[in-house]
Amino acid sequence: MRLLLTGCNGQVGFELQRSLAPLAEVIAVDRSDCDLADASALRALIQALKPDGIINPAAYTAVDKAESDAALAKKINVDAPRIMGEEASKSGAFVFHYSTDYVFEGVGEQFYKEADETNPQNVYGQTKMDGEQALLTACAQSLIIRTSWVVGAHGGNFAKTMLKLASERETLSVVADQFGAPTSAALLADVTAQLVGRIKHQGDKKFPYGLYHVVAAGVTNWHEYARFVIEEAIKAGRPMKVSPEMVKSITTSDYPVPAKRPANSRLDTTLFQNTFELCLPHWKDGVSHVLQQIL
Ligand SMILES: NC(=O)C1=CN([C@@H]2O[C@H](COP(=O)(O)OP(=O)(O)OC[C@H]3O[C@@H](n4cnc5c(N)ncnc54)[C@H](OP(=O)(O)O)[C@@H]3O)[C@@H](O)[C@H]2O)C=CC1
Ligand SMILES: Cc1cn([C@H]2C[C@H](O)[C@@H](COP(=O)(O)OP(=O)(O)O[C@H]3O[C@@H](C)C(=O)[C@@H](O)[C@H]3O)O2)c(=O)[nH]c1=O
Repeated sequence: MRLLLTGCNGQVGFELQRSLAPLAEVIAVDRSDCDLADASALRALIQALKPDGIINPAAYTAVDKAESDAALAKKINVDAPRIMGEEASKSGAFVFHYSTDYVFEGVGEQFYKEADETNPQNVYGQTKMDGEQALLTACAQSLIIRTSWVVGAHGGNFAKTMLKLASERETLSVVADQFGAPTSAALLADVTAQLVGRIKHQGDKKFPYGLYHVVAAGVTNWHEYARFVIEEAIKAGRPMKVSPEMVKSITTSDYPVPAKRPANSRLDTTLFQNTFELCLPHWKDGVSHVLQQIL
């Protein structure tokens, strides 16, 4: 099996290089190999490589920057997955793609199911929602993993930002009214490899393609998450100026940023767990593992 892997230096892409290696010949590309904003270069790459599958963790993920850079975010988050789907359909290949909790409005306290109405509140979320639709329309053999709050040892994320700020500053304030589940890049990569393995060994004719929520178990908020990260760092002997108790709990309105974030990012993973008979670990397990690697 030959796979084209995009975004190989991102959080999820980096872990996918590890998890997919035993299964397939993986042609891993980053921005220097193919700029996903260049539609014809992307088509040419897929046509030249003729992969059996395309795994696309590459995305425009700078949530605030996207507010003033919508055209580029659209090219990468909407047009690129559509092109991948179109090219894959022509050759009978499959596409794995990743999306976000930010497709939802995020009101209430319910766990969102896959079929629930989307209503993104920012440009990034809008482009990711449009990208889901574009890919599902273009390619019947596509699988989309909707996830949240990704954390990995390789690449940038909230946990790393907290480690940096808590070691440099005297005070730290973090919002406590946005709820979700930190999900490790390694978990997403391992889940992806499990599913690709099933396609490889059982064939893809009966494979249940579609859109699934995949997040770690449990729910937290950014404030509690920040405190957990700092607590683990102190346990590992890392000097921190801000202790967990010192992290101030604030509300969304106390932390003005260009892009509005959803208050409720709880995703229901029942469909994924029942369809694939796989269990998802608690978010603290994944975050602890990432922190062990970083620290
Ligand atoms: N991060 C998160 O918290 C969440 C992420 N997701 C989704 O999961 C997926 C993986 O996210 P994650 O690994 O965290 O993302 P990262 O931001 O860590 O990585 C994204 C990758 O995409 C690449 N990329 C961006 N623009 C281009 C371009 N024009 N051409 C080629 N490559 C490009 C980046 O390359 P470069 O390094 O050169 O910029 C980077 O390697 C994405 O689809 C994202 O939307 C979903 C929920 C939460
Ligand atoms: C750095 C910082 C952030 N915050 C708040 C801002 C925001 O509401 C929340 C998270 O901040 P960030 O900007 O790091 O996270 P953000 O980039 O919004 O993270 C999102 O990324 C995209 C790609 C996704 O798909 C989402 O699932 C989600 O992970 O924490 C504070 O309250 N204090 C701080 O010091």
